[in-house]
Amino acid sequence: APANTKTKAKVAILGGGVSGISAAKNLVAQGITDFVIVEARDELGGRAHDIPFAGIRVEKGCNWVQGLGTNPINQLAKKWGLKTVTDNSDNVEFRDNHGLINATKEYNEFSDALDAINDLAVKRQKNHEVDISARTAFKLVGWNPLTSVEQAVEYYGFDWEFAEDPDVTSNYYAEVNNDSYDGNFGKDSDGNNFVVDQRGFKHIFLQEAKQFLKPNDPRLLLKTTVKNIKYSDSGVTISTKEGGVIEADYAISTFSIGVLQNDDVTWTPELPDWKRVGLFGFHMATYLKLFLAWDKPFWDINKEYVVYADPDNRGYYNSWQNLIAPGFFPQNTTSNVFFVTVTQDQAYRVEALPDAEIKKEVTEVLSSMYGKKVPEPDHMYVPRWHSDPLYRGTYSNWPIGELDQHHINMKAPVKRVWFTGEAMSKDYFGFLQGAWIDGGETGDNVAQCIKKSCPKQPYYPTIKLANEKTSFTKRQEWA
Ligand SMILES: Cc1cc2nc3c(=O)[nH]c(=O)nc-3n(C[C@H](O)[C@H](O)[C@H](O)COP(=O)(O)OP(=O)(O)OC[C@H]3O[C@@H](n4cnc5c(N)ncnc54)[C@H](O)[C@@H]3O)c2cc1C
Repeated sequence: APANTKTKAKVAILGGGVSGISAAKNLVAQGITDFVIVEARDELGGRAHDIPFAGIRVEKGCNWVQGLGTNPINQLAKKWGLKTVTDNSDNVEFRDNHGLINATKEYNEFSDALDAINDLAVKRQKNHEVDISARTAFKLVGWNPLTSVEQAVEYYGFDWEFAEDPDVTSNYYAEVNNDSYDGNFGKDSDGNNFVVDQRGFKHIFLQEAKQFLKPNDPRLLLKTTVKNIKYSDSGVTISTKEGGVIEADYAISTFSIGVLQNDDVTWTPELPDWKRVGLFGFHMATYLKLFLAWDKPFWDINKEYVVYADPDNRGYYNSWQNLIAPGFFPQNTTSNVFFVTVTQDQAYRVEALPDAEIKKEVTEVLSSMYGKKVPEPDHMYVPRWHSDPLYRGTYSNWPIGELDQHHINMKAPVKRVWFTGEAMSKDYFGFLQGAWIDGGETGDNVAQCIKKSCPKQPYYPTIKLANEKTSFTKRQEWA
């Protein structure tokens, strides 16, 4: 809403990412066309966001279609002819601070351990046992990484996917998440396709939006930042940073849980505690792709991945990706992209550094990895998702300690406000399909609210200890 204007709609969709587009699509399919999409940025797509870098367009956000077969993202990619490459994470070499190393033994041991903890999760779930951390599970199956090479291999196989370490990650839900893309999407669904389309990953979502939004559609409110959401049993009033007001019968929040965990958007009244406990307990992880490019490659251009084992610091500039590997981008058209991903604490640390310092660090690391003087990168781009008030991280990870009931509460509607977004999907949190499927279902539910009555959604006002006999002893005070 432009400054000082008042907009009215039946439904206000808050956020124009993948889940917001999907919610709108389903509202329209149900005959509800009186909606607005409220988006702070100047374009749709949210975390599907490509940027110009070193002469090509690279994906600052999501990059893989993860899970093929009937995965709706795979279906959309096919429908709109999205250009992808099947990557191979086994096409990898390992290096430490002296050069190339052989880590085949560690790599195979870790792969077996990962399979074993997934089997363990299934077995424990069948037996109704409580959740444990992925770290506890790894130790149970005999994987206990002590050397820097074992730690580097684990980081590449675990943290590089979940964006957090096994110590904080739930064993059950790491397994659900793992299985959700090779289990639920039918025949030949196993696999990941890396998007290299120069129209950007977001192209497929923008094409979908174009089917129901006209050019300059007044229902699309870009550059409009939600500041406060006032809600009751009869409606929702949204105030924006630009000074506008939107009045709606229902609102659908698609904000990331990173946003919901902070005060970038405020609620009147405050969201109830049962809801906030669920939200605050979940994790918004950070997966920082540090984009780097050189005019001339110094690395093996036939290897897709390089893993670095730092002698002292687990995860330090660990997972490298070569974008001029055969089938990806052509070599030396303008510049050659070889970039590194860091997560969690490493990501927060890098994000907080000035660019010049990051450049110095990566040049030093590469020089030790390759045992020769590597020049400074000719181009560098540092995405700062963790400190961005529109995201506060990259995608969610299910931590140890969050129960099913917490997650149900996190997603449950509060009066006239419904909640969707990647994190709200129990099966596909973290992935685009989570955002797309959950957004669509939320659109359907809100359409029912308008047409008939709202479908009942469960929530747990209090979540009790599993063992009711457990009691706390008040801590002894000492004089
Ligand atoms: C670096 C990175 C790598 C990823 N890799 C993959 C991958 O390879 N494969 C995969 O499947 N998934 C991946 N993901 C996850 C995937 O991108 C997300 O699951 C999905 O895009 C989330 O969509 P969403 O609609 O739930 O949230 P969002 O895209 O966050 O949509 C919410 C929207 O709300 C807007 N907004 C926020 N605050 C306000 C406000 N106050 N006022 C108005 N608007 C606001 C935001 O700008 C945003 O557009 C990755 C994500 C990132 C960031």
